[in-house]
Amino acid sequence: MSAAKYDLTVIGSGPSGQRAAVAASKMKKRVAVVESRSVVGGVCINTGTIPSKTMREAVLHLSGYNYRSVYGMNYRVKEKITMADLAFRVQAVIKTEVDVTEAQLSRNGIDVVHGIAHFIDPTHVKVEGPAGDTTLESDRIIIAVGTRPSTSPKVPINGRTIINSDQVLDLPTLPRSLIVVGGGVIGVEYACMFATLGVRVTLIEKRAKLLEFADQEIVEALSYHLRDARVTMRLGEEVESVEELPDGGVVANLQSKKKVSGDALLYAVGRQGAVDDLNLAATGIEADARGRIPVDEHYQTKVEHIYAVGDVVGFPALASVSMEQGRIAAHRAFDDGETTSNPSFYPYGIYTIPEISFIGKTEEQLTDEDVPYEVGMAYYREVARGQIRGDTTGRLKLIFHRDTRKVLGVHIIGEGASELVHIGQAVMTFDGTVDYFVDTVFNYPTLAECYKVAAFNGLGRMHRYQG
Ligand SMILES: Cc1cc2nc3c(=O)[nH]c(=O)nc-3n(C[C@H](O)[C@H](O)[C@H](O)COP(=O)(O)OP(=O)(O)OC[C@H]3O[C@@H](n4cnc5c(N)ncnc54)[C@H](O)[C@@H]3O)c2cc1C
Ligand SMILES: NC(=O)c1ccc[n+]([C@@H]2O[C@H](COP(=O)([O-])OP(=O)(O)OC[C@H]3O[C@@H](n4cnc5c(N)ncnc54)[C@H](O)[C@@H]3O)[C@@H](O)[C@H]2O)c1
Repeated sequence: MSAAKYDLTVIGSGPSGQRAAVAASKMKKRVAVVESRSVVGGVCINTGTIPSKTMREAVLHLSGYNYRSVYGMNYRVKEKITMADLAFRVQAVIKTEVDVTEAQLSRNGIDVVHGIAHFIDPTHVKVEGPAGDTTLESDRIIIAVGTRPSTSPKVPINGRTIINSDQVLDLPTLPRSLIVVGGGVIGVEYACMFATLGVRVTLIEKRAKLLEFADQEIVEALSYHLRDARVTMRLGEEVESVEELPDGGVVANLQSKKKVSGDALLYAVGRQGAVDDLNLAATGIEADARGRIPVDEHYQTKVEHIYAVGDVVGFPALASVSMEQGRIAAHRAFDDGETTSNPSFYPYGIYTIPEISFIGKTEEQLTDEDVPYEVGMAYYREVARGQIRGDTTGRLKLIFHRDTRKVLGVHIIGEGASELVHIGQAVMTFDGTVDYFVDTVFNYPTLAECYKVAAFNGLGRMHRYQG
């Protein structure tokens, strides 16, 4: 068979595939990226992270949310907000991000081949593209195909009133009421956005708690905000099926025999690895029932020269972590041994309203592990910047070891949480103690001062117990 030869073929051009390709090219390898969409960037740029975060920015601005506590509950930048208002910036941001990615790939001499990739055998990939078929032969292959929304035969997605998370911005009009099925990150983020716009949201989650991997005190604080925004939470309830109503509305039938009706429904119950087109059988690799490919800590599959990275390998399924996995896999694939990366210092940013961010252990994990810890809490209202900005409900929670004083976790809810967390991340990465925050001068007035307040608070509690 005649084939174009590469040192590395990367299947998928999302964050994990891009970073893998660029890292290999920096090692002077000949690299091809195969992408089935007409543009690069994956779910991250085209349908997931970037569109949802751009929409969130529009929601915050147009609804006046950030300034309601300063100028009053009726403060608005725009009175009647439409779906077109929310989508206004999205295409421009997507286009810029696609351009930036394309430029980066071409600057690094990486060939982008458009089409659907599937394995012919463990070293050959056939690409069925708009311009015909191509075969690529490669010493190493990195699978970076990401995920697609999970579906159910009992939930008839129609793209208008019953939608998945790829279709939010296609809603023809802003619904008056919205049912969100799934209290994972996607469900909770969109529930917050629509509730902030005044839509009556019902959030249905089959588990007893939302966002189980986050610190539960922070999740409780979020639940307070959700209720305040008139979100009805139905926890411990499973949606069995969904129907369209003759009047154009929708109804969700719960396993408990209850019915919940609304103008529209967002089905966000998780995502499935996009492995169906790959013909993995030709390699001997098997994905699990959720389409996830098993890998070791270096993202190597059971076939030595094939790696898998990003969402297709499962938790945490974040763009940030996917990029790092791509970089690590590329270095490992070429035995360069250059990467040092510690997953315990990967942060989590959840763009709810208000946003949540954390790093390290939660109180629940430390309690399970019998680690003696102390907590220091700072409320945004205690620092001048919190008052100036009008965010008086935000809080920063610092967790440190009672004996070594090492910082074990930082959990934040409030404006700027996803930026603020990186201060704690740096201290943790350099093995720092709570004393760093006591001895450091922060700009005034800033939200970063919360670290100092939390440190004093935690040390105060500890000394009180010690007498
Ligand atoms: C609504 C939403 C919001 C999100 N928000 C955030 C956030 O705020 N922060 C964050 O860190 N993460 C967020 N994420 C998660 C983030 O988008 C993913 O973690 C990230 O995109 C995963 O990157 P990836 O490289 O694994 O795959 P993807 O970005 O999914 O890209 C995979 C690419 O592979 C291509 N492909 C698939 N199969 C083939 C094939 N056979 N041949 C050729 N090409 C193929 C696909 O077309 C796609 O372009 C969000 C996700 C969603 C859905
Ligand atoms: N800010 C961010 O970092 C960000 C934002 C959005 C998405 N993401 C990533 O995207 C991925 C997918 O997110 P997701 O929220 O779709 O998936 P998820 O798996 O995190 O959550 C799905 C939720 O739906 C619930 N559920 C499943 N079936 C149900 C049913 N029939 N009725 C009621 N509840 C049901 C599950 O219990 C679960 O809590 C996540 O892994 C996440 O990391 C990240």
